Amino acid sequence: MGAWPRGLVQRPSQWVRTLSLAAERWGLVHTRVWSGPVGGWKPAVPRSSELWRHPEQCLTGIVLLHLPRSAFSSGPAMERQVQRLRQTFRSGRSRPLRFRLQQLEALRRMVQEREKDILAAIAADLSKSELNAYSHEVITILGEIDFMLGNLPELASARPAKKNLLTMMDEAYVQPEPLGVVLIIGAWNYPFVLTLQPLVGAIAAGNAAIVKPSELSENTAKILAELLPQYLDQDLYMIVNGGVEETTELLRQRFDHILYTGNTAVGKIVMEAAAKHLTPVTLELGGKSPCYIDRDCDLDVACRRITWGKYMNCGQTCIAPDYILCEASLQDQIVQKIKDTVKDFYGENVKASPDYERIINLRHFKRIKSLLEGQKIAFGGETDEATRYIAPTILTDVDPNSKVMQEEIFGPILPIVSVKNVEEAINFINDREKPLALYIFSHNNKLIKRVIDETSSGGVTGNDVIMHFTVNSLPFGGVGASGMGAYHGKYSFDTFSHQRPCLLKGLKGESVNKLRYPPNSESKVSWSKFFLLKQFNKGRLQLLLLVCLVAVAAVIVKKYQALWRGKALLASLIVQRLRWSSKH
Ligand SMILES: NC(=O)c1ccc[n+]([C@@H]2O[C@H](COP(=O)([O-])OP(=O)(O)OC[C@H]3O[C@@H](n4cnc5c(N)ncnc54)[C@H](O)[C@@H]3O)[C@@H](O)[C@H]2O)c1
Ligand SMILES: CC(C)=CCC/C(C)=C/CC/C(C)=C/C=O
Repeated sequence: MGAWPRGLVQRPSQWVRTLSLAAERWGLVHTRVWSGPVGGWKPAVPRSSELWRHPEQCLTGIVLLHLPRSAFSSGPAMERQVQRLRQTFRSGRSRPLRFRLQQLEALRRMVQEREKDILAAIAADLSKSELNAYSHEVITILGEIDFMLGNLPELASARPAKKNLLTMMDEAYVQPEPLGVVLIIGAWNYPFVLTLQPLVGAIAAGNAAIVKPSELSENTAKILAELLPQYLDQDLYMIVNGGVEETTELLRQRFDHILYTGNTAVGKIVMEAAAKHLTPVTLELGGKSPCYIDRDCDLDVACRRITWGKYMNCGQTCIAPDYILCEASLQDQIVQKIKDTVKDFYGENVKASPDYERIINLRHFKRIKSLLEGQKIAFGGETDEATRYIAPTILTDVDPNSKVMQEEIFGPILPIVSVKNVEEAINFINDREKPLALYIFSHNNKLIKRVIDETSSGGVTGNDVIMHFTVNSLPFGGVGASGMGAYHGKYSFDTFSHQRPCLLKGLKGESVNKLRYPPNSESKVSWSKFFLLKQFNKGRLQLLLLVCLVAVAAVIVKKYQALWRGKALLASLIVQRLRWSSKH
């Protein structure tokens, strides 16, 4: 049983099992169950198993292990956990396609069977209705799992590669292979989707994974810690819950890839820690995503879509439109139309709407509230610290140098900054860090394409907001300060895979290989240029032609030789026959 400390209870009664589960829920202990004959214990029995539910019926016995949390977060304990996952990965268990599909199906079963608990946890974390929890998060995960189940055989198969003249007789292909043990650090604002969507990719690509949900969305973190071990292979996929201390300890370990979602400051800490092991990273960060509204536009539609994307999840969406850029003459109309839409969406009393969420914690509440200081509030602005409510708010005539324009808002405040025209909007965007998303509203498609061509951002949606996130054939990720790497669908699979180039040669053909063996010579270099760069000089071309002619001649000769041989045989038979006839 290795180095595990024990709090041994053989065949625990119902109340011991209930108490230990409660203690684990409260974060006091971690519980592990071992079963099997003495001397041959098997670790990790899923909670859903008969053994856990009815240990009295189990002939082999059962042991409960209660470990203090620190037993999991201390350096050596964390190292042991990573080691345990690595060992299973090395055994090859996660590689077969059938195993990956089975784990993805188990994950889907978990989401379907435990939907109520999952929705309740998300709803509690973000003061969100369960309906919104379903459409913002659960639906995306189910869609991603379905995509992987449908496409995994193709994604995981080897792709033939183009060959050159020197390798035309060989086999060349790209074989995606899993990276190993990966670390996924999720964010709190969409705590289910931003934690599990990367996990779907990691499993699909055949990796082992440690998942660290955000401690700020503690209910979702707890339900994930309870459910994942019941459905997934515990020796390959593991949840670590905790805060800065646990994340710091995790980051000291060696991983084969880290995918982190969250703020830029922590993103830098993650990258620095990863660099020590040369671990590649995908950083899903944030930034101020601009939204340009052109004069030639249906403002009713634009404002309805912007209102939806800005105020959903109380503005705590990494790809929410952060601010609006438009000509000064549009400002008042935009304010009025967004005001009207807020009323349509959330009613007269936004506070009472089941569709309007709250700010995650007091620190973020105070930070967002402070952004209102000194601003012209054209709409909203009400706040309530006790419930961490901040009303849908619009700021007008905003100075580009003000605080609200210096940091990502990540809350329900929408500043409008006026620009003279599209050139000025483009310059405004290019003068700042590359954003995670960019939105352009216009009837004029050429203008939309021009803004895309002359700026850079993680992703773009024209004439809408957020929606590029929902298309899993598009890579989702940032660029520059908004992050690096991407995921979703095929891109998740690729992110968690190594594209391994394979060239399989035979042991014949040494005459051609002589070209690359020492001693080198002008002639060999010239032949190499011919084979690899297809550089033909006149003499070589003539020679090639000659070789081709000789080859063609050889084929013809071979063919006719057979014919001639046949004819000769016939002739000799006739001669023999004639001789025989003349004799008799
Ligand atoms: N690109 C995306 O998909 C995406 C998604 C969600 C959020 N975001 C971005 O995340 C930001 C807000 O969310 P947030 O949760 O990062 O902010 P936050 O500051 O509220 O969260 C802090 C998190 O960082 C961790 N942390 C703090 N100090 C740490 C340290 N020294 N070492 C390790 N971990 C440490 C904490 O444990 C906690 O989980 C926004 O910029 C948003 O755009 C991006
Ligand atoms: C289109 C619907 C119904 C939902 C979109 C879900 C959504 C807003 C996801 C955002 C996830 C994300 C990248 C958050 C970043 O913070």
